[in-house]
Amino acid sequence: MTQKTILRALAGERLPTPPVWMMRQAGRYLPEYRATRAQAGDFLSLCYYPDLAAEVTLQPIRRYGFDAAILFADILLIPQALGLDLWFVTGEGPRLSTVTSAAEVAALKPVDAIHDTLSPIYETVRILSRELPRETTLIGFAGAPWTVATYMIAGRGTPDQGPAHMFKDADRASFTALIDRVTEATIAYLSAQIEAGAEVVKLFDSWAGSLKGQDFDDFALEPARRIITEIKARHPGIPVIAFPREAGPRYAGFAHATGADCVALDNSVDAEWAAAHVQMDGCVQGNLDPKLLVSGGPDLESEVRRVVNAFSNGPHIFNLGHGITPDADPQNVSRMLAAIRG
Ligand SMILES: Cc1c2[nH]c(c1CCC(=O)O)Cc1[nH]c(c(CCC(=O)O)c1C)Cc1[nH]c(c(CCC(=O)O)c1C)Cc1[nH]c(c(C)c1CCC(=O)O)C2
Repeated sequence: MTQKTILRALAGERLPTPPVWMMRQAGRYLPEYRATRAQAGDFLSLCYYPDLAAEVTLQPIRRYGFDAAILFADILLIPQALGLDLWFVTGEGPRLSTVTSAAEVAALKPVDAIHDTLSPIYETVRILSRELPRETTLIGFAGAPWTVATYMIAGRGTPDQGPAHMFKDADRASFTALIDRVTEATIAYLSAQIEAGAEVVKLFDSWAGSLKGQDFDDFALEPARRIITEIKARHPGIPVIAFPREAGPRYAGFAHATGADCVALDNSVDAEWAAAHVQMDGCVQGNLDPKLLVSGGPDLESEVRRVVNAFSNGPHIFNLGHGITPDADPQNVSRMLAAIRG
């Protein structure tokens, strides 16, 4: 039986104190992250220099002793590995060359070619599996196909994923071919992370909430089910966390339908509701509002306690409902941990 707390929670064990990590725990709110990022020059170079990517992954572990480390990389490396141009505009976010037709989907690189671009990421995983403390679990990740496709189609982040919905509605067959290609690439990418030493993998479907009805089934649920089924066939025993952000009522049944070991909850979901309707299928992760790490104060402690209490009858990994923001106060993270761990 493993001793790592994250793996115990993912196996369905209820722990007296929930294990904890944070989305974007390696990030701009930490001065040591900003220093290493400056050394790398830019964000993408940081992702592709294994020594520096491993260093920023380790920084929040050293500072706070989180129970899990998440590989430092980005969900948009897959589109780049499939042949798109990718760059980040400071203060604005990602930009990509686009895919908006059947011909452009067909012109993407074959799945086997992704490792040419992504091999430095696997090296980061290998370094981390050597250097992390024994008790810390290493989480690998990828974007879910729908979320990744929204960036590939629009060439950037969009408030309502409009361009992706337009492509889907105009040419469902070509859109499905794009989802299939990203699904296959994601299986290959996550498998390689696991072979390099990732102990858990997480699928980020940040824009799942904009899929409704049959579209949610076809493009959020089904790709996740395919990826999880294949990962579990190739790597028995590796747990998977799914994050269908803003899925609302569709969080209920998501783990059961996809085979995920854990569902990560955003902070629009009421913890008491999720304890009754999602946690019955297994471990849940979440769901403190990241804004509380900016504002701090008594509300931070009372909300931490509310989340811990709401999920205290079943397996739970404490986390935020979304990533910690650059304006968060690092001391508030210590206060959050004190409130969880007592
Ligand atoms: C949608 C998405 C992306 N990337 C990711 C998602 C899904 C989760 C989510 O909903 O946030 C996932 C991601 N991005 C990053 C990680 C590393 C691991 C961790 O959580 O610590 C992870 C798991 C690093 C990053 N990815 C990015 C940063 C900030 C880059 C910087 O240092 O300037 C980090 C630490 C950049 C990024 N990457 C992306 C955007 C839209 C941006 C720009 C917005 C922003 O700046 O926050 C795409």
